Amino acid sequence: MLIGTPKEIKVHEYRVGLTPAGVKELRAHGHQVLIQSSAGIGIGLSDEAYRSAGAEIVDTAQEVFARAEMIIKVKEPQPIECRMLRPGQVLFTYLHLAPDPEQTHALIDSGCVAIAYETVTDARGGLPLLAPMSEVAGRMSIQAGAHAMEKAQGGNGVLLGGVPGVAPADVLVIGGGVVGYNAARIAVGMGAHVTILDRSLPRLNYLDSLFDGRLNTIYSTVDALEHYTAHADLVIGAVLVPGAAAPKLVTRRHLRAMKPGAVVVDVAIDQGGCFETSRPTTHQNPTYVEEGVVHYCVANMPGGVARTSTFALTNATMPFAVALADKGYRKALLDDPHLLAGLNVHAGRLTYQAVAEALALPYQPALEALGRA
Ligand SMILES: NC(=O)C1=CN([C@@H]2O[C@H](COP(=O)(O)OP(=O)(O)OC[C@H]3O[C@@H](n4cnc5c(N)ncnc54)[C@H](O)[C@@H]3O)[C@@H](O)[C@H]2O)C=CC1
Ligand SMILES: CC(=O)C(=O)O
Ligand SMILES: [Mg+2]
Repeated sequence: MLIGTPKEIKVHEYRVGLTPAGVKELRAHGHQVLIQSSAGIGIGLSDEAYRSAGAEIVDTAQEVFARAEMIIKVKEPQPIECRMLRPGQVLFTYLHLAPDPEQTHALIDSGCVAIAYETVTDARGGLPLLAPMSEVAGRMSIQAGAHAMEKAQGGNGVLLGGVPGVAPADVLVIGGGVVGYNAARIAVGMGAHVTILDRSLPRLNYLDSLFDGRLNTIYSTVDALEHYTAHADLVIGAVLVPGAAAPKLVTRRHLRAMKPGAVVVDVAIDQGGCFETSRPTTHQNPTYVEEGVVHYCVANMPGGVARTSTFALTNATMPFAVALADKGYRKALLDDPHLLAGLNVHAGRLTYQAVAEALALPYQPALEALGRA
């Protein structure tokens, strides 16, 4: 198969969909790879490194999209990229369609086969292609939040870990999955007083056993949300219902009851965000203030540590990329129900139910779309 990776074009996005090692792997399986010139330059992966691994370097994204049978990327295709997709072409990348009707319509109209990293599943009920970036974003959320708590950033001037004789910050993490666990781990490590809310008791049980008393685990109710947001210096939004729009758990009314200068980091912003007052921001302009509360809502947080993130992401995507290339998308999807769960759009039809529900669009089950229902 001819596989192509363009340079990412989202603001301050330096991750890249394939590393030179990934190129070498695909070449070893007999495939050809096109890489757009300077795709990896921002993280020290030179064109020469890709060339040595066996890639053909091409000058423009247009050429990558025009020639490749499968596009491997990181972020959701931007409008100019959507216009370059064609019927039958495979797109393997993050999509986050539920909060993004414009992209959804563009992918449907393109006729492409769009497989979303974030909805591919594994045998343990996890999301193996979201998890590495959730690990990164969870860890980053605390450093971003601690920075935003500084006075010069509009924050309340509280030091996360406190000092002897002065109390540490109160950190609230809403959603105790991969992002939530990693946020809690860093916040606890920095000496903050950390509470985590989740609606899954088995998950709270697991977190409690991991942290051995250094983490306050609370079952998520409206009452708990009200109480803990009002007392927090930093709130991390980390809930997920796979593929679906994030529930707006923290309302404007909750925000008005928060401390002035408190900070919210809405990691769930890529699924629309779990604070009523969230809107996506960029690494260039990451925060804004609403109701006296600093909001950090960067939708591609791992792009800020693009070198670490690229290796973490491509470690996870590579086996699936190889399966898609070796077998062709149809057989790869039919052979593996976990990869099939990633199919969001096929030949003009939306094939992921939670996305269809969020956008009130018609839906065709993935197997039916592939002619196997
Ligand atoms: N902004 C960014 O750059 C990035 C954003 N993300 C996003 O972070 C979010 C979280 O991802 P993961 O931690 O991997 O998901 P996950 O599935 O591991 O964890 C989500 C947790 O939320 C809990 N939850 C769901 N609904 C809830 C509710 N109503 N109340 C309380 N808890 C609830 C679930 O029980 C689960 O434990 C996702 O939207 C993901 O796309 C992930 C990576 C980067
Ligand atoms: C998960 C995601 O949206 C990101 O890594 O940018
Ligand atoms: Mg997005």
